[in-house]
Amino acid sequence: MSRHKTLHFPQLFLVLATLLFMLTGVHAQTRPNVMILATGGTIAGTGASSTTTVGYTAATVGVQQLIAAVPELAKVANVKGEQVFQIASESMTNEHWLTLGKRVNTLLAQADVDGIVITHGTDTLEETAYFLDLVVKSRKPVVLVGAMRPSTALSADGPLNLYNAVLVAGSRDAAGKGVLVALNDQIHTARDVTKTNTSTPDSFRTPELGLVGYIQGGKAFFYRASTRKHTFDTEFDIANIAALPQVDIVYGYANMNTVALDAFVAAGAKGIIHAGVGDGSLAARVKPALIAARKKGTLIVRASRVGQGILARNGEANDDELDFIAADTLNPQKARILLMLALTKTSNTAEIQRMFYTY
Ligand SMILES: NC(=O)C[C@H](N)C(=O)O
Repeated sequence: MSRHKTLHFPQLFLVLATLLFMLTGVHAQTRPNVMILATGGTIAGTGASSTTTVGYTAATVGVQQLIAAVPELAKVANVKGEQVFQIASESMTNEHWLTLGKRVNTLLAQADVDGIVITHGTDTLEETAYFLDLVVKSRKPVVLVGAMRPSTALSADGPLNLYNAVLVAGSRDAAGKGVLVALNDQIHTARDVTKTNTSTPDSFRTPELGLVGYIQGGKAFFYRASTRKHTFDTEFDIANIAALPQVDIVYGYANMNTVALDAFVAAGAKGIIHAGVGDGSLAARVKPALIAARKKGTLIVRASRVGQGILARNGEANDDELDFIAADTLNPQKARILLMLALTKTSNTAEIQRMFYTY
């Protein structure tokens, strides 16, 4: 009788099955648990043909289909999908933001969630990202991702963007860096990224201050981090907020008048962002209307339509005397978000100016 006891099939099967379970089980435990929250956008869009890259329909593909289109996701993370909304992001509202922000905080408080990816339209992606940067109460990675081409297009950018976003959300190096935006193999901060092109895949840039990292070869590489407060460090809390204060933006241009400004104030805007020309300059015929609005209790933030550089307090206007707030380097659409959240805590201009120098 051979000294080696031969294994009969049932025992052999049991040994192999146990080994397989151990390998996949252990491996699954080492893979991060990443939630994918889908909101719509072009990443979920479909076009009439493979060459349709404009004039397609956004927000038609569901989250499970987005995940199924990238089977490689299963190799880098344990992903689960949740369809929070299904909209083109030009239709994003404050109510959507509050729902999304509360859902993100609930999920991140769970021990079995290591990071979150949010698929989103690119039109307002930078705004949702910054809103979350100010209200998420966690160090865990939150990564927003979109696409400039619909899922049906030749060289659709969505699938690889989604794969990369999940890599970043599952990366320990991404923790504590605030809400991030990952498209086109690049990683940007929510505070400083902006959409710079109407249609090309390299649309998301961080002018002057620069991106914070890359995704290459299935790994996230970071080179810098924001110096401003965010997420775990935020003083803003939306847990018990049902609605955000109304803040509107007036756009500066040659021959500007006060029709829009007056209408916003009459409609009860609690704050106005003046997206001025240059360094936030105030046209002679608009300045009195801004002063009058301030006297009625509307907060006024001087921002710039230029998109880069510091908007200096007491530069093109005497903010101390006018009791206005300077937007620092925030673009008008992000200044609006910070002012809305600031108004949930205070209407004191000095306090709000501190917030603009903090976040
Ligand atoms: N590329 C895109 O996602 C554009 C689309 N209009 C959106 O923002 O939903």
